[in-house]
Amino acid sequence: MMEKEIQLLVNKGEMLPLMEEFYTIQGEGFHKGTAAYFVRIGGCDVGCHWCDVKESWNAKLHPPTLTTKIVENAKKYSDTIVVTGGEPLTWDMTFLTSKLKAEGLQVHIETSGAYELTGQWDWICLSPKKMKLPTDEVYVKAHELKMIIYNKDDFRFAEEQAARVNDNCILYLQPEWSKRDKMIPQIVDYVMQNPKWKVSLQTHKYLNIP
Ligand SMILES: C[S@@+](CC[C@H](N)C(=O)[O-])C[C@H]1O[C@@H](n2cnc3c(N)ncnc32)[C@H](O)[C@@H]1O
Ligand SMILES: Nc1nc2[nH]cc(C(=O)O)c2c(=O)[nH]1
Ligand code: SF4
Ligand SMILES: [Mg+2]
Repeated sequence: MMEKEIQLLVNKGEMLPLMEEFYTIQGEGFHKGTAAYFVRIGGCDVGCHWCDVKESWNAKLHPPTLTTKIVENAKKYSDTIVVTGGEPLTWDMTFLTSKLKAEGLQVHIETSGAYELTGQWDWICLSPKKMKLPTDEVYVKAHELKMIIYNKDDFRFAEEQAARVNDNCILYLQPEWSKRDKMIPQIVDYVMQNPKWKVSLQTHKYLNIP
């Protein structure tokens, strides 16, 4: 396909820069412990210094892949598809999610919420970042808020973000992986003092699975 043709399809969400896909157990948040097929789409310019998938940032390193092909493959593995990245909302998610829903699949997203919320989602995990705050719409629609705790100021930021989400949104504090030994005791104390919050761990890293 010609460069220009690919660009047009990417703009419509009919092709996406696919980094990797894998069948695993959702490790984090509300659905932790549940088998799901992960689709990781490249491209993110939010720039979290502790990001655990920096290889995803440069979209050019990930081959533009036909969205219909992604769906045909994903449906073979699981009834639950988690779309992550990179930042999936860098791209128009309308086409991908309409195809996944047409196959009767449960469609979840992991997002910073920094860009326009596109697509039809059964579950939105919103993980706001200080550098690029979420859009107004995603606070209203999020099913869970998952705040990453790297240092003390992140508790303040977590409360600020919790004040913006809808009343049904489930609130999680998740230790940043490299700071887990330092921050887990503080998170435990914080959750006991402020029980509207729950603890989320990256359980897949303890299980040694993707
Ligand atoms: C890699 S991000 C991709 C999706 C989207 N860009 C986002 O940030 O929500 C997936 C999840 O991992 C979290 N995460 C990334 N790096 C992490 C780290 N070092 N420790 C703990 N959680 C991390 C993010 O906050 C997000 O909830
Ligand atoms: N098992 C597993 N669970 C996850 N939950 C969110 C992840 C992500 O990177 O978006 C992730 C991941 O990379 N692996
Ligand atoms: S928004 Fe997500 S993918 Fe982008 S740098 Fe932050 S954690 Fe990594
Ligand atoms: Mg991950």
